[in-house]
Amino acid sequence: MTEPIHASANLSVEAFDPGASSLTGAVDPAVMAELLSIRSSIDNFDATLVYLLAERFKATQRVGVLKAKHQLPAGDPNRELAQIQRLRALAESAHLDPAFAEKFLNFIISEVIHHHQAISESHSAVAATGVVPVVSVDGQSFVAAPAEPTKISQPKSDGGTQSQ
Ligand SMILES: C=C(O[C@@H]1C=C(C(=O)O)C=C[C@H]1O)C(=O)O
Repeated sequence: MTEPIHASANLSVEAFDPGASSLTGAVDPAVMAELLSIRSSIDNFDATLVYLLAERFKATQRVGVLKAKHQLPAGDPNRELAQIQRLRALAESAHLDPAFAEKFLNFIISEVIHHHQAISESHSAVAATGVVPVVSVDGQSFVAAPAEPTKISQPKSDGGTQSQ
């Protein structure tokens, strides 16, 4: 495959077909069986990556709220440089291409900085308009007001409210 595949919709996790392949029928069955066996490990790694990334973004969202509250800049270049140098060294010792590790971290950091800018903008909008936006951290909703982030009630599916 030379071009990335773009899926047009999310399927449920249960609908995932671990045997999906463009090679079906075109490869020796024993080779196919070995391929599928290795792929089942790849699928486990990919699932773990998603969970790890989700946890990382939860942490960086909290940093974003803290920065907005104290009017700190979204990016921190010295921190990023230190992270990249560390990750490159880790990659080297793990026999992973350091250039790839750097590209991957920069990709994530640039997304985080966009999130922080968005949090900061909605935070400033409170001061300008008095309309209080809500930010989501750890799956919980917080009022992004200039004061301490305050947990708020969320509507329950039965129409009532629950305090988080
Ligand atoms: C999360 C932060 O904000 C930004 C994003 C970073 C990251 O994703 O690790 C690191 C530095 C900042 O540019 C932070 O300052 O810690």
